[in-house]
Amino acid sequence: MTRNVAAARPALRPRTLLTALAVLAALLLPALLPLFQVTLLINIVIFALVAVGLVLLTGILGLTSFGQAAFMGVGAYTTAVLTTQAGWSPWLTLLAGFAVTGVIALILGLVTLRMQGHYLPLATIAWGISLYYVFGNTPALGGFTGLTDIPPVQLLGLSLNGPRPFAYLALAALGLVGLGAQFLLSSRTGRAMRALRAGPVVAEAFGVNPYRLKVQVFVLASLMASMAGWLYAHSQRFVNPTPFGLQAGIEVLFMTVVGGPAYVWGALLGSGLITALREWLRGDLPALLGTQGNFEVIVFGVLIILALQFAGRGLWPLLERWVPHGDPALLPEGAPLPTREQPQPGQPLVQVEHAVKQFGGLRAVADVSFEVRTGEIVGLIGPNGAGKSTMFNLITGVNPATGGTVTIAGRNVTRWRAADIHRLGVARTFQHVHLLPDQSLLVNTMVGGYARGRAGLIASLLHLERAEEAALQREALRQLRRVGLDAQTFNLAGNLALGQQRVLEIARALMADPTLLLLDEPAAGLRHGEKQELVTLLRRLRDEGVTVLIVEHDMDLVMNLVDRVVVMNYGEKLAEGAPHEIRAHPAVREAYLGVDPEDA
Ligand SMILES: Nc1ncnc2c1ncn2[C@@H]1O[C@H](COP(=O)(O)OP(=O)(O)OP(=O)(O)O)[C@@H](O)[C@H]1O
Repeated sequence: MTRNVAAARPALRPRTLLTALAVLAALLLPALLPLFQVTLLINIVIFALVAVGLVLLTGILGLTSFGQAAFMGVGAYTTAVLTTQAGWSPWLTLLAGFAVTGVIALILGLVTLRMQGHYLPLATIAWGISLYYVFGNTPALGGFTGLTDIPPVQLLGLSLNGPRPFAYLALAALGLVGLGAQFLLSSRTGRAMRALRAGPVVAEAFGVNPYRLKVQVFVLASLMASMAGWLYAHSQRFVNPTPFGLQAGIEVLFMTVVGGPAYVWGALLGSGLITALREWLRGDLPALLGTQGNFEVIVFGVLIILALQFAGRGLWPLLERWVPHGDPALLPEGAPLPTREQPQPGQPLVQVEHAVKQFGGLRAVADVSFEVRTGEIVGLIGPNGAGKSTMFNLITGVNPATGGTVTIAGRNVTRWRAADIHRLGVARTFQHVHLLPDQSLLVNTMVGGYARGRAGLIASLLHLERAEEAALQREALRQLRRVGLDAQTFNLAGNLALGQQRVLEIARALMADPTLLLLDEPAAGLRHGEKQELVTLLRRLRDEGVTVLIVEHDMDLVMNLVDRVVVMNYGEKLAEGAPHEIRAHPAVREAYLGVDPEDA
């Protein structure tokens, strides 16, 4: 359904009402539930805190960790040791726990987060097991028996030594952490996290440093687990290694997956279901079966397989379906984003000199040289496999050249990272569309403005980046209007036709305020009228000073649009010149199998 931005209404009422009900439940439940259930509630909340970290790490960023319970253990043991053996206040040991966990996570993250594929989960298993045995084999930590007599937390002169007052502390912690996580996900950093999940190439193309972001989120998730460990230690008043072992790490991952790995409050749902179910099965299954044993583990296994089979995105989205939702409210308009000064027309902007790209024995680009001057639209054409996309990757830093040089705006960028090249004003679209299909057009467009923002992880968590966010929103709306997609601002990108998704990629690239725009087959999948609109847009961009390098198979469109054409074939430059020269070029005709390019 198409909706209009002008009709965007303020925050939806049903959600506000549900939030109020959740707060009311949090206020009433600890006072009204029987004591046993209040204890259960505390455990649910504690594991939900760990699971929120996993939502960020696994659900959003795509990094699977089996080791979060170990970080919980670091927080728990830090407070246990410092309160019982050094007499520190629990509030101080909470910070100490953050410091110790943060340092351990930073070191582990720096070492392991460069790993790809299944190596990372394996590494998390390794440290999950290691830390468990560190806890169990260190005499100062009480060995496998653990440490007892951990003092209760004091708050405003009150001792929170019963489950009821402690439940309020745990709920308040979860409320704050959950809110922070939601703020983060709706921020510049959150969009970068989602983009990274969609593919590091996209994230880097818009200025994100993937490794740094991964380490930051990893440490953040470990701090959430550390806070959970602190709460655990002061609610149980003793610690031993069992709750922080590999099995606990796997269980928290189950909670996250069952609740909905990409949903902050799915963490609470997953923790609630699994913790409550475990208690119930532990109590009633042996009685039902008439024999003792850990039967709940078997039932869990079956339930998780069923949940994955029938609710792949977890249970939270199934609940959300029942909540009516409208368009999100836009932030109040503020100061616009500063814009880049475009270089003088006619100056050399891109200089490719003797570029070579070798993939094993294949020369995808073989000694190609050409130039793009500011204010030009240059077409890069050639048959399939000619090396056009590879050339784009050399210019944008996705793949470094094997030989030769690439100079942009006078800087030799041959060995630069994609994120740094982007900051020179280079933005691109992709041959295979890389969008966030479950996010709105607005959010997708805003991904392109990453390098125009400054707010980091902490400002995002605390919601201190609203002025910048408002400016990014307005700019994204402007770009959506520019490409003619503004009527669908709040629709999901995944619902667009493929041709329109390509246009959305152009809006995302324009969001970066580029000097050089690289378009990889932008007209593929567009209807005739839409192609005309694309040509009009690109001409307008050129008039505004944007330089365009376009790879396109639609010869009519290319020949009518561009100022110059570079033709590639088998990795080599076959010809270069004005469209009419290229049309008449014999080698080009031959490369296109004897067909006149105009008819190709
Ligand atoms: N990462 C890679 N590893 C190995 N070979 C690659 C890689 N990327 C591209 N190639 C190869 O390099 C050659 C040029 O590919 P490229 O995608 O650049 O061509 P293209 O001109 O963009 O083709 P198309 O129009 O079909 O997209 C092809 O033979 C391709 O298989």
